[in-house]
Amino acid sequence: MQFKRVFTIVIDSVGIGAAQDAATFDDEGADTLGHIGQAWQGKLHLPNLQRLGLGNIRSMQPIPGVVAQAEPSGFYGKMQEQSVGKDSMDGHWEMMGVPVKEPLGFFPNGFPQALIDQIEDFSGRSVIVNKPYSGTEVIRDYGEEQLKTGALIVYTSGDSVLQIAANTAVIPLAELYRICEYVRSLTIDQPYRIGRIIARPYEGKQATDFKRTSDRRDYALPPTSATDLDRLKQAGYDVLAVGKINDIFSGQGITSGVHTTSNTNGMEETIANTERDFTGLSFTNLVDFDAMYGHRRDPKGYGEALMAFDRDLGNLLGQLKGDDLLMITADHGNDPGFKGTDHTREYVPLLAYTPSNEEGQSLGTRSTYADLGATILDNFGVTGNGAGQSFLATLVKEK
Ligand SMILES: O=P(O)(O)O[C@H]1O[C@H](CO)[C@@H](O)[C@H]1O
Ligand SMILES: [Mn+2]
Ligand SMILES: [Mn+2]
Repeated sequence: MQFKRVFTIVIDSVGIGAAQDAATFDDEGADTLGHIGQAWQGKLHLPNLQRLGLGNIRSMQPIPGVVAQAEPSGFYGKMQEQSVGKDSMDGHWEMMGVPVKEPLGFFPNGFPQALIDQIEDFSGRSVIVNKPYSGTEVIRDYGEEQLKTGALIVYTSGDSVLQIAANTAVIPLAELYRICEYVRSLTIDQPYRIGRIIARPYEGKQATDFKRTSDRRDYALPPTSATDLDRLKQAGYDVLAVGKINDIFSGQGITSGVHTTSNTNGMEETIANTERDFTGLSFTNLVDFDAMYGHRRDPKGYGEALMAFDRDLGNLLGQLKGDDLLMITADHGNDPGFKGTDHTREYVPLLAYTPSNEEGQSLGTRSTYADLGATILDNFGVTGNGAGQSFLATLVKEK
């Protein structure tokens, strides 16, 4: 074992430029970090990410404001996605050795009436909307109707998701979760095979003040085969989940999990894990980048959130020990400067840092996110499924 503890942070949706296959997704020209840098006109200030080598990842089109370092203290590169989709589940499962090869159910014209009927029968409530919509706009447009009638707002997006928005004043949280669990049970297999059922609770008395709460829950499909998390857990290592990681893996392969209320809270929980004596993986997802700024196409807010993360990262870096390894990456893009409101098919950044080797170098372009999980397994001497290639040897200083 080289590292006793591996901290992996997924900065949800922070892509680093259109992937090779972006055209297949109609995402040519998408560039989450680049367009945020442009919107901030060179004032995107990310000193810690920059020190680790964020500005070294691509030389052709620098991210405005982020400077390449002559001697970065971290290892840097980018990863390409192999999964057929560009949702969170595709990205996270692939990182842990299970790229999604079978396309998930996608319902751009709304869900079939037979499914809607089952939801109505089970809940005793009617279903409204049933089409692709932005989650903040759908509650603004239909929230007052929901307050009056108690109907369920069911909507989707460019991803394989069925989302249910519910004002907790008329549909209590426990009931919303129960309905989502029921819908999850109905949609695992074909003809549905929906990636995630997402509970979207919100509060407020009128269209102008409806606000979503942090009680969102994602009910993902159970992983189709053992993931690297399962392998780590089986080998007796700790797998500590922070944020929606537990939901994305349906709790499988996780030894303890905590939900979070924000990016800041996610970083607090991650820093709290540095105080724990564990051997294995601490795995964090920071979803605000995606949910609050990417889908909302808000480059200003996205940049602010990145700078706040960078400050929290400074605190985390100060806590790391010589036998700790930190890896930062993303699960897909969500370019706030791009058309539409959906995820974008992009490369994701890969940064790795250990206080025991501050002479960072390039990790190149990894051909699959699975290289990340393969590296973690390699570190702990656990055999994987061959989906990825470990880059552990590059991180370890020759003695
Ligand atoms: O518009 P909101 O409700 O934030 O939903 C977004 O969040 C989902 C999950 O990331 C995406 O598929 C997209 O629909
Ligand atoms: Mn995501
Ligand atoms: Mn999203």
